[in-house]
Amino acid sequence: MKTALSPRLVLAAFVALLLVAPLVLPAFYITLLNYIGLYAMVALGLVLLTGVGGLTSFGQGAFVGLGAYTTALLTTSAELPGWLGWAGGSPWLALLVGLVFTCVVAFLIGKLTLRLSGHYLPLATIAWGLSLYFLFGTMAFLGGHTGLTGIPPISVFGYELRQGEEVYYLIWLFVLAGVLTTSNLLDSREGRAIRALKGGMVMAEAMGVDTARSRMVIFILAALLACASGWLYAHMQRFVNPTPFGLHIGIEYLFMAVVGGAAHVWGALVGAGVITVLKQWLQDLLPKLFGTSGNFEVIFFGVLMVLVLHKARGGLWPILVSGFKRFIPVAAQRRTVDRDAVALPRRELPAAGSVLLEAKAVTRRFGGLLANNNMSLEVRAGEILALIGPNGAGKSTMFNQVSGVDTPTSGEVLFLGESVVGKGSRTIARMGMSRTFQHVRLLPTMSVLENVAIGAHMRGSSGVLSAAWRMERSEEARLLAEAARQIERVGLGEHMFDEAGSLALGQQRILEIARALASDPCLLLLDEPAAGLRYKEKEALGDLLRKLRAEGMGVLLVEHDMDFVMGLVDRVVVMEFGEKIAEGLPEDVQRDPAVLAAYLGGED
Ligand SMILES: Nc1ncnc2c1ncn2[C@@H]1O[C@H](COP(=O)(O)OP(=O)(O)OP(=O)(O)O)[C@@H](O)[C@H]1O
Repeated sequence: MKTALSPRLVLAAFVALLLVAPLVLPAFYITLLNYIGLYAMVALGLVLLTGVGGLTSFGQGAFVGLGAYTTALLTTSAELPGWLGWAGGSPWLALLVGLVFTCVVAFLIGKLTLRLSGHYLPLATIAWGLSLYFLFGTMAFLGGHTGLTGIPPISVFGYELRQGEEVYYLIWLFVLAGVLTTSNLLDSREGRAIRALKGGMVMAEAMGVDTARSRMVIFILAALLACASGWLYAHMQRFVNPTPFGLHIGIEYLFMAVVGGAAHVWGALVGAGVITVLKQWLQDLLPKLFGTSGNFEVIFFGVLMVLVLHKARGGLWPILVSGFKRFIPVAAQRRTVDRDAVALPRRELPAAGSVLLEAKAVTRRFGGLLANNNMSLEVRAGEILALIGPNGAGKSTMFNQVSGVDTPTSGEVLFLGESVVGKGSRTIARMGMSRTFQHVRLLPTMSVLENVAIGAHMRGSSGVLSAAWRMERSEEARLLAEAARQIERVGLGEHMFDEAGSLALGQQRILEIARALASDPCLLLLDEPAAGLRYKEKEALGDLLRKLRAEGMGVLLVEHDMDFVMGLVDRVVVMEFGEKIAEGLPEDVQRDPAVLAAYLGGED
């Protein structure tokens, strides 16, 4: 049997290859590798922004330009304004200024554009990408279209990096640092929030994630990676002009990320490598083939892009990995849960019997349709209340009104005595209300453990930098231990490390309950939790809810399975055509003529 290599060993071998490359390769290839490294940094930002976060940007070239022009100006200008004088002449200080400046510009552009959705956001990135590009070319102090020359080389401990093979090491140090910090970030509390942006925004907000902040974080990080690439580029070339920072290169960066594998950090390197080498090769070959000069490679890239989108949407990285593993087995990187991690602090539950949730005369109109009409209900601590009714009665709408996903047309919703109308699901979640969804909302390619850990998001506080530099490991261990505890509590322990999308639908619903519990709520809203469960699973779910009730939690349940409801809950509210038609103990409600009429179309 072949023994599997550890991923660390594979990484070490790659780093070793990078180290010896300048010693054995001719200068031409080193220059090529330098460009690959510079492009890979920008593509890495796009992996984070587009591949993981789902925000498409065509404008990254402009951020590369910001980094390049800032350092060019600061290191060549003889007359800097007094307040900037300290940064003059030193590439390293210029990098610092460039990063801060890029951060500010990205923040302002992000504030203006990141709220846009669908195709409006990519259009906006084209708009600001073009604006910055034309600014570089028209500002006299930036040298217009001729640009700035005489940029000094970077010095490291007094040694000037003048040759390609000298700056090579610095470029690849930056690339590896970028890959490492991005991988660290994605494997953290902040990273889970970022990975939820693509397709899981409503769920993430309901779990207390500030999705607008996460969008801003990846936008700024992608801009900073581009800025660092621009800084290195300027000092490698020793001159800058606007040409390499235009929209066409912005599109090329996106090509690199997509071709390499936009959802994988290493895909950025593969994409940058493949596109750069192909471009070089085609620029030599195609004019000879066609007998005339021209940018024929652009047509080739267009075709390549269409092929990738059709045949390998995940890009080349996953294909390379599976091909590599066929010849050289690599051990899977398995997560472990630290059972000894200190338990997270728990919320003190309100006294049993005290009112948790109070909806008063809630009305919700959709145009002419009254989905909820004058609905009132109350849920107390240590009680399970079922909200039932035929299809289309308005139960889910009511659920959305009390959980902040939607705002009532009129009426009042009080949670723990405080009005929550218009507060938004994130704020309400932080107050102690957690929910599951009628149509399961989870992140199918993430593990069960990571999905449930999103529920615990608001119980942690570590930020982006501590995640990128692995300084939040003790908090992360506590969050994962809490997630693992909840997974075992709901009976999904054996699936802890499986992909959430591989679970049966019933198990996915149970996963949602574990995720809601991980937020340590005092009120749990469950939308059809028993749908798709087998008999034994329903029994286990019933036992779990009874246990939660005994602990003092309040539960509001929307459910169609009457056997499940009637044997479990304390009280029932029945809806029909948006209105409450009955309320009371399960045994009384079952005999209510109005309820029988609603369900059976009339009494026998
Ligand atoms: N966003 C919306 N826009 C317009 N109409 C809506 C919207 N949401 C719900 N409705 C309508 O409101 C009514 C109540 O829908 P709701 O989903 O709340 O019922 P329900 O009791 O949860 O049904 P089910 O048991 O089938 O899930 C339906 O007629 C539905 O079509």
